[in-house]
Amino acid sequence: MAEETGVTVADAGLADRAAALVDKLVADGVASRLAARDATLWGPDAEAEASVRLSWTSLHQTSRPLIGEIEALRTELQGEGVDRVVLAGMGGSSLAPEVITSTEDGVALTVLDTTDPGQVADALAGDLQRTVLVVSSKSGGTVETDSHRRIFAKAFAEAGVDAASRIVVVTDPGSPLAELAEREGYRKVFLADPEVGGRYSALTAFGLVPAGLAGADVARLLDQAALLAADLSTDSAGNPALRLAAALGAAHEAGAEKVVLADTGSGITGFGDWAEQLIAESTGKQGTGLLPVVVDGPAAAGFADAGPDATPVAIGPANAAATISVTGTLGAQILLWEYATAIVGRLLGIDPFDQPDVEAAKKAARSLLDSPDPATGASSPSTVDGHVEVHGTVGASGDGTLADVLTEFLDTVPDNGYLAVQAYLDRLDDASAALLRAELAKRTGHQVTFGWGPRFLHSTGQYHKGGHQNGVFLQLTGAAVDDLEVPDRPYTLGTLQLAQALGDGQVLADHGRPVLRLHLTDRAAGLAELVRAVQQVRQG
Ligand SMILES: O=P(O)(O)OC[C@H]1O[C@](O)(CO)[C@@H](O)[C@@H]1O
Repeated sequence: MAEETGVTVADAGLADRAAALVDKLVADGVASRLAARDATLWGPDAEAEASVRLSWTSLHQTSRPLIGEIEALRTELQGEGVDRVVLAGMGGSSLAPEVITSTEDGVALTVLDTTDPGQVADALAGDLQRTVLVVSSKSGGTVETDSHRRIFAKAFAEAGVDAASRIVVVTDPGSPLAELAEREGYRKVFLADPEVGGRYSALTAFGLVPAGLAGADVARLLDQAALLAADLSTDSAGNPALRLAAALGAAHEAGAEKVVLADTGSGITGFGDWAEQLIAESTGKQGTGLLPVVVDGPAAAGFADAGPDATPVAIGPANAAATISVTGTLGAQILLWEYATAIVGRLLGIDPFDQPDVEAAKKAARSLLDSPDPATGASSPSTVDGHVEVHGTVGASGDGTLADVLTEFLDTVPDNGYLAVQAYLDRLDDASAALLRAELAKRTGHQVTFGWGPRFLHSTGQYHKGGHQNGVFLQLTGAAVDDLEVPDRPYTLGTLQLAQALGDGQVLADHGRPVLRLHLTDRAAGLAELVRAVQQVRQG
């Protein structure tokens, strides 16, 4: 793993413009003020929120006491033969533990950040006698996480396992989940620091508890962050957070509003997925922001051939195709990107700690679920080609073969706009859907992001509604073969999943964005047909 933390800007013009911005940030004392939790850095409108969102700058110190508590619980559970950890959590409550555990050899964590019935059923099919479920939710009210808790509690009971002894909760003090855990007598409740927002919570109990219970070395993670903390809080031109923020801000000023992230050998697995939420939810609002586009590597479409609307950024050693590269250990990269993103917020003139447009999609899904027949939100298909139903809303007539429909739809992507593929599918069993990203980027020449629904709703979802309004949205939904009841709720997981897709599609359409939904009546066959149709798309 690249140990040395550094930010390199390869483009001389960008480096010059960034250096001027760094000088200004140094003169304004931004780094030291941020470390000292100065809530005035983002202007009067953001001050109230910022005043209760800045504790993350000192987590490398304040989270230390957690280490012993996590270790004690892990030892206790192992003594009882419980060594399989399943995490229910969305966005900031799951992305950090996923990258932390994936990066460490031999550490397994099953992450549930989906409403796909098949994916949840697969997690349930593991050995429940050896399973502990960590339920993580800052607000304590996230519908996906609550559904997982209900489903697992029932399954534990049916397997003859005392559910309360196998549920560990991470939440904020006073949340409805904290109260419920107390009423139900759950195994342990870790109360997180409420003055840290979800996407800045990697080094709080939200990142450390699930990762540590699964066996990751979370003390080392804090050490890695601690090694860099002093540099990040220093008002100096060498501060890597100031350099990264300034480079991203200068690139944005020049029209590069997308940040294409590729791993170039950082030794970290899946950092882009974590950074994606941090960048998109923090900056994508008020019609501005940075859109993170996570790609498979520096050879992927959209990276080396990025146009003037995008900056290719290497996570790891410098690469000929990268304009910016960022090196460092996982703990260092986490703290560095948190500082840099908060500072980009200042450069863009927005509040990096709120997510004003996320609620709209949740509300639309809720109102569909409350209707007598949630599926009524689904239109009838305008056409059916093989195992793919076409549901066009805005921007495409939805007529002809699948390839015709796609050709017409992809033509709606504006110059310097982007396409977002949003797959409300099983990210393990339907993993091949992710291949569509590169194929579509190659054929259209546009930046293409790929997100699993509903997971992306807690990440890039904010940007799509609040950021630069030049996105075009391709939703994929699929038949739920074996649906799962959500205990004591009037909906199944499959209904919830569809309501989330329809609700978000409606909100995007209300923003005037083109949305096309393709429903796979047979997932495997439909995906294969879709790939073939994409290959037949006529290039404009
Ligand atoms: O931890 P919670 O409250 O369940 O929220 C999960 C995620 O949902 C969001 O609030 C967005 O919907 C994120 O900011 C957050 O990380």
